[in-house]
Amino acid sequence: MATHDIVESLSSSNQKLQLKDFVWSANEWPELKHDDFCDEEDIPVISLSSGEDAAKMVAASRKWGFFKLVDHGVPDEVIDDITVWLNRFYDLPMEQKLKGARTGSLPLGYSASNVDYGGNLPWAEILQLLQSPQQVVEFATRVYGDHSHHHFSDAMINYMNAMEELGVRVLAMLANGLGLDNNFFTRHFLSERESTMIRINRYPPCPLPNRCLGLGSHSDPHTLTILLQDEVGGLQVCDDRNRWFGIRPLPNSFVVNIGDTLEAWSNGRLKSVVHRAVVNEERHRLSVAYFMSPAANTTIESPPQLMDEDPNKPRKYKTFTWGDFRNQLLKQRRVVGKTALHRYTIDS
Ligand SMILES: O=C(O)CCC(=O)C(=O)O
Ligand SMILES: [Fe+2]
Repeated sequence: MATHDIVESLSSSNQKLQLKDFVWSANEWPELKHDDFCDEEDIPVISLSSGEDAAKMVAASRKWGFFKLVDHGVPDEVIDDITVWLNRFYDLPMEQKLKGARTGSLPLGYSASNVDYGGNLPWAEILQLLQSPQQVVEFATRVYGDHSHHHFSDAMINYMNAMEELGVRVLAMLANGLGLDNNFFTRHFLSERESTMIRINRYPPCPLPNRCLGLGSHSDPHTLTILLQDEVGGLQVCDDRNRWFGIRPLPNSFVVNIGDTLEAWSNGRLKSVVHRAVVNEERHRLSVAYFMSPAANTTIESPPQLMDEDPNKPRKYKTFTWGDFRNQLLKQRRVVGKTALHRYTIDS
């Protein structure tokens, strides 16, 4: 495939994109392939069933910012259903998917590739929805019509409910492992559930995987991310020596990672770590990221128990509200690497 060829899988009829539009700047080209894994360097696996200690979860979040969660209690059928319906959605003809495209009245929805990005276009189809049953039904009705949207809507709403329950458990364990009350974080979450967002990425097969990226290096600005990924592989994380490593897909697990807001809230005890998604030539890959967020007016300030010893600088971050941070992010078109939280860093 030549670089001026049209990329049909990511083009709508009024916007034809060519392969060259997706070639990234050379400093971003991935050296590791989607299935390059190394068992010496992979993130810890944490089981929820063994009553495994919260301390282990905190240790993983402190060192890696990431862990794999097994024995999580989310029923297989909830995961199977969402996987099937999302893949069927992405398999629809482009014109039908675009019925659910982002618009003024549906600011979240489907997008093939975001041309507003300018260069470094992600090799991905993306669907973003809030944790709002009404918005899910509105989106699905546009795409499937009044009579046929239920399969999609039900699968999505059940999945979001399961993620909320799991996320609350994880946040309670993290609080406990940090020596805080179990509800220190979670008490801010259930009053404004539509603060939380889901983002579904599907990366089509790519003829130039060593020059393109599904998603460039970034940290997640939210509190906690729970990621479901299929068996293909492509998630890579940057370690504390600035080296990339691949996360080997593990059946029946979720990948959990700490977002910027939780890093600030925990005074840097929990780390928000930069990651990216690489693509491959043969297979499409699905990943479903559930980004938990508290009510917009929640004050993000680390508690006295987590202050540092230095009396001149007990806290690493200024106090802010999640709503402020979110507004700042909306103004910024794109976050590259881990830059979003810097605006709140207290200089030494
Ligand atoms: O596709 C992946 O594995 C990563 C997705 C991700 O990092 C995101 O959506 O923020
Ligand atoms: Fe991410």
